[in-house]
Amino acid sequence: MTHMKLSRFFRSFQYAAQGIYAAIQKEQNIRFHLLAAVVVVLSGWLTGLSKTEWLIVILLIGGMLAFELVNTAMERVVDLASPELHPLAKQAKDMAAGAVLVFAVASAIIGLLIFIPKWF
Ligand SMILES: Nc1ncnc2c1ncn2[C@@H]1O[C@H](COP(=O)(O)OP(=O)(O)OP(=O)(O)O)[C@@H](O)[C@H]1O
Repeated sequence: MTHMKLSRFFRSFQYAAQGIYAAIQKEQNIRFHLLAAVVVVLSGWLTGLSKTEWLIVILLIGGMLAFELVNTAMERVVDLASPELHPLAKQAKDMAAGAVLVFAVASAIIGLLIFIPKWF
């Protein structure tokens, strides 16, 4: 990789980090998901998970945080494109929120399926 390409790669990385930082600062939902992630990782550590179970848990935590970031980005774009109330703006925001909810429910079910047999 040439010097130019490498610095562009690191700049993109920096922009992504800025996006994550802004989301954490401004969105309570993201902070809640981060807290939930810490609780799940600590529980997994105390409970003792297999390698495969950790892979699933990490995938679900990463997917959840990524989904929440995409949802936040969608909200920003909708607010920018449609500051006034519009039925399509509502649909876009509500569908993105629905996507987060679907993944959260699936993650919670999978999490319970992994943890509950180990606790009882
Ligand atoms: N521009 C818009 N046009 C129509 N409906 C909207 C618009 N913006 C938000 N809504 C709807 O209003 C409800 C609340 O939206 P949301 O949770 O995004 O809060 P908000 O009004 O944008 O405030 P905040 O920025 O504090 O989250 C949702 O059903 C959402 O779809």
